[in-house]
Amino acid sequence: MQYTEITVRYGELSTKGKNRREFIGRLNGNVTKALREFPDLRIYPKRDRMHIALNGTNSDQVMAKLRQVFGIQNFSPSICIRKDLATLKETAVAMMAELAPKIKTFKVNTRRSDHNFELDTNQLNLLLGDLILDHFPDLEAKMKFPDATLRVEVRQDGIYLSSETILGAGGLPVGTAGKAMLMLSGGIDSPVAGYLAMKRGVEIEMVHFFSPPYTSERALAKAKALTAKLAPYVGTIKFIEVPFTEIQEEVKRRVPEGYLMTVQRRFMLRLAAALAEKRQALAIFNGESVGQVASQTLESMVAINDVTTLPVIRPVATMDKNEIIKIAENIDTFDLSILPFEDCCTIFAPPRPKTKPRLDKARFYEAQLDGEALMARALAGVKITEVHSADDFLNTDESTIQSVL
Ligand SMILES: Nc1ncnc2c1ncn2[C@@H]1O[C@H](COP(=O)(O)OP(=O)(O)OP(=O)(O)O)[C@@H](O)[C@H]1O
Repeated sequence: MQYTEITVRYGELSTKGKNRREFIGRLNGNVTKALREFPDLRIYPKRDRMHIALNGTNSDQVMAKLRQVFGIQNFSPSICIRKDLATLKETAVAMMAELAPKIKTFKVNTRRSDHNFELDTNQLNLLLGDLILDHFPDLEAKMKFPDATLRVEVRQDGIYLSSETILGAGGLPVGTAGKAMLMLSGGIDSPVAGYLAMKRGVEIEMVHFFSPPYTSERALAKAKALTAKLAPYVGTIKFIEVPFTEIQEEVKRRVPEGYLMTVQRRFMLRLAAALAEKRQALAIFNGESVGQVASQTLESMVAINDVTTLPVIRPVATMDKNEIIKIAENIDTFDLSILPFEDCCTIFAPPRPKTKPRLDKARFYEAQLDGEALMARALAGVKITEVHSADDFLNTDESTIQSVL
């Protein structure tokens, strides 16, 4: 079917009262960015919907991109026709012909903003319902929970017909909840945390710590590739790489083994907080899950969280690993996350980290280091790049992934 328009219905934002206008404006911007490769589209919000006039663009390609935009509850590809009964009947039958083999029950749902049209909504529902039953005698009309609904909208500029309602990504438009830093490792959990942050409308910038020569360029590329996987939800994401070698070496040299990890993590969080302040971000997100590993006990969180007053949000804190993996698979980050490239934390991980570190001890050991100077040098070495969804950092075709697994 050659569709002419996609009608987009908003998600939660419809209920947000006075923020509505800002939300709709932001969603409009995000949809425009997500669809920027299709120059012929015309995107315009009108009342409680957004309309995307296709002007000949392939609807399947547009819908595949649209599925990833947060703030959309659902959308329907539709056809706009002249306001003429014969054309209406012909199009309704053609649309149902595509659906009929897949369904048993249907209903017709008409809305009318042009009140001068020759038939009202009831008359149109009856006319089209009877017509469909005549053409497809195996179908049955059903008002509650039909398999399919033929939606007909009589507007001023034409009649719009649609028969499919496709679920959107839900959530809130990215950017409406402000900006935050996401601490992105190369693992499974932090990309999932980033996805969940964006789903709640938070714009994220990635902060990644790397430690050459202990970690390779490939480990860095993997973190960037993970960022590229999340970019379609927003267009582009800033990737901030922070050199961490000197801090890790210094910590290893001066801090007792049991506290190596706690003190390293304190530096990471402090650096993320410094970057947040510099870049006007309001919070830090990470991929910690309560009790998953030694650094993620509540005691550990107390000893690490101490370095900042910014909110540290842990979207996967209460999830089981299997639940996190399920999301990672859905957002297609899992295969990348399990590539066995070394991470700066694993290399400097002590064999027996304290699972219940004490805050006073962590502070004491850390005070043995010249933290300010170490932080300043790490921040001076920061490099920021803009990552797009099409960027390929690892040459990640299936065969490459398979060959390193
Ligand atoms: N090299 C790094 N750069 C940035 N953030 C990091 C780095 N290493 C760890 N983190 C942050 O600390 C969190 C906990 O890391 P840790 O290695 O303990 O756990 P993990 O369960 O392996 O998490 P992940 O699967 O996200 O790597 C990560 O989710 C991430 O937010």
